[in-house]
Amino acid sequence: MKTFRAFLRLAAPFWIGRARPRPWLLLAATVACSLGFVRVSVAINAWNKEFYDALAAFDAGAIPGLAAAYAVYLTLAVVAIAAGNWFLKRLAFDWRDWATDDHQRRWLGGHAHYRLRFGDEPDNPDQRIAEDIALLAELTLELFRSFLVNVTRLGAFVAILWSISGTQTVTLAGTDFLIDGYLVWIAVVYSAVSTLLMHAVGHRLLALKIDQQAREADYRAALMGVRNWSEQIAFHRGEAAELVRLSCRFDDIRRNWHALIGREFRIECFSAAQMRVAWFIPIVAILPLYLQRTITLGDMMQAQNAFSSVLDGFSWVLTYYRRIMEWAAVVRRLQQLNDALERTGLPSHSAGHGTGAGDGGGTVDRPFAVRPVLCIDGVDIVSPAGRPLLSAVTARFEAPAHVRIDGPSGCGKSTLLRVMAGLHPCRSGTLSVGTDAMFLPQHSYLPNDSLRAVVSYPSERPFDDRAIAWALGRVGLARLSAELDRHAEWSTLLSGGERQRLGFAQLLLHRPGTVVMDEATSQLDEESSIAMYRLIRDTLPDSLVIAVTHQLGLAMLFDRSIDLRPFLVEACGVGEPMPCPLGG
Ligand SMILES: Nc1ncnc2c1ncn2[C@@H]1O[C@H](COP(=O)(O)OP(=O)(O)OP(=O)(O)O)[C@@H](O)[C@H]1O
Repeated sequence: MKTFRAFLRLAAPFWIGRARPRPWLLLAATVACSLGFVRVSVAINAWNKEFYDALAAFDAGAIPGLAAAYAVYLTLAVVAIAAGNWFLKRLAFDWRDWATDDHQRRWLGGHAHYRLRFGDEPDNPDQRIAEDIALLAELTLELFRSFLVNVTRLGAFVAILWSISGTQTVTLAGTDFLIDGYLVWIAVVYSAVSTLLMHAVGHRLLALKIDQQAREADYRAALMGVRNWSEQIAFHRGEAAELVRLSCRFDDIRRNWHALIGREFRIECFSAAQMRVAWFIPIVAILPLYLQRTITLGDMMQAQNAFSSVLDGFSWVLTYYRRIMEWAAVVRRLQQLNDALERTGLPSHSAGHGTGAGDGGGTVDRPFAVRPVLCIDGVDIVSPAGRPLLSAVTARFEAPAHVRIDGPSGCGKSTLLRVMAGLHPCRSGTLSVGTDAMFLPQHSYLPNDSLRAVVSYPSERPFDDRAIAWALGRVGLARLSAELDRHAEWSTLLSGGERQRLGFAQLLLHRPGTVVMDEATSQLDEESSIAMYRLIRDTLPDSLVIAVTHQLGLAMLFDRSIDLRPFLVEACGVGEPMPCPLGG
């Protein structure tokens, strides 16, 4: 029930939250094909009786007509199945398309992708978005269609089976009972018992399926980690350690997989036996009537066919048990992601926060209505783990100014910048920073894209080629101007210093009123670092530049500074000397 409620919450926005009728039309077409298929099945069932009666009566003249009728039914069945599948696939993709877009937006909006990392993040959100959404759409529609077909066939064939069964006398403890439609009752009892037994055998499958998906995703993430950090691993000769880590992850997969196939083995044994028994039951049950010549051979074959359909209807849960478990696992995983996304609200300091960064709405090239200002008023800052770092930080700077944030290592300088960016909440106080503030981290992010898009990042539209060439020239990367069309993994092709220069080229193009830099020149030599800061001073003379830097040679480039030492909650930096437990 909990899973079903979670499913309704996931599905409702697609099905009822939109005005477009297309999903409903596709669903109607799918339903029409399914019902058409059931109608053809009923006709084939009646055809069965005629065919076997004709065989029993050696009526050769009836065979050509029956063969022609069968060919028509066959054609109709094929059309109903193929068209139904086509509509179903279109609908499943429409659903996936919409839900992927919705999840992408919510995952990227308000920096949720970043904040989730510090909360109770559900594992591997990427896998949930890339795979679970597709599975949700496909499995739901597949289960819906099979349920519809089975229930409709059940309705159609119960009547046939009931009429063939007639009224039979059963003697129990010396008393005669008249039972109507006894074959139907056999089907009901058999499928109810089978379903209960199946649930007893397979109910642990759900948890194992959820675990399996998580373990697989963890392993993939570990492989990706090796790929992303391959150079560092190679420098450290860390391959052996990586092998241990990967093997550990794979051990998790192996352990869960053993438990999973053990459970599936039991389910398969049970369902294979159940299917074989189900084939015999109608024959055994109806044979006495045939031997008494109460019914014809055609009736018997029709009854067997109808019994299978009725049994399928009653045993829908049983037949689709594994698929239902898979579906439930997918619903739970997506619901966990959605709950986590809902929990990530905007930071509590938003009262005075004006970056618009919380919802990714910071825009560029916007003229200023007012002069850029950084205003920090009584702000308390805690680490992502919740440890108090700085208390009652207060400062105010107005453009044009170059401000250096100073303080010992680990005191919370980068965390303060994260608060400015709206990535991290502060406990109390207010903080406001210019509406178009642009942040330059120590490790520039260079997406795998054309160089034009990389230099223009985070703008969605690339800048003019001439402007890009000018910016690249100013930061000492003129040689790259000829490669603007090239798509490459720029983060591995460029040196650390070149990546930082590219960050400065982005600044020159976007011309923000407020620039916030965190060790943005740490990988450049001092001369180049000074040149980069001077470049910003010359090209953005009216901007407010706030920077964290450990490079002492740059201190003279700043006209203001904020020292965080007076705001420290506890001492940090280099610790007291202690005897080394390893000796020496
Ligand atoms: N993701 C995290 N989870 C838990 N604690 C964190 C996380 N990131 C940083 N911290 C802790 O928060 C404190 C402040 O970190 P921060 O990066 O702001 O320091 P910093 O002053 O910029 O340091 P440095 O000058 O060495 O770069 C540190 O003690 C750090 O260990």
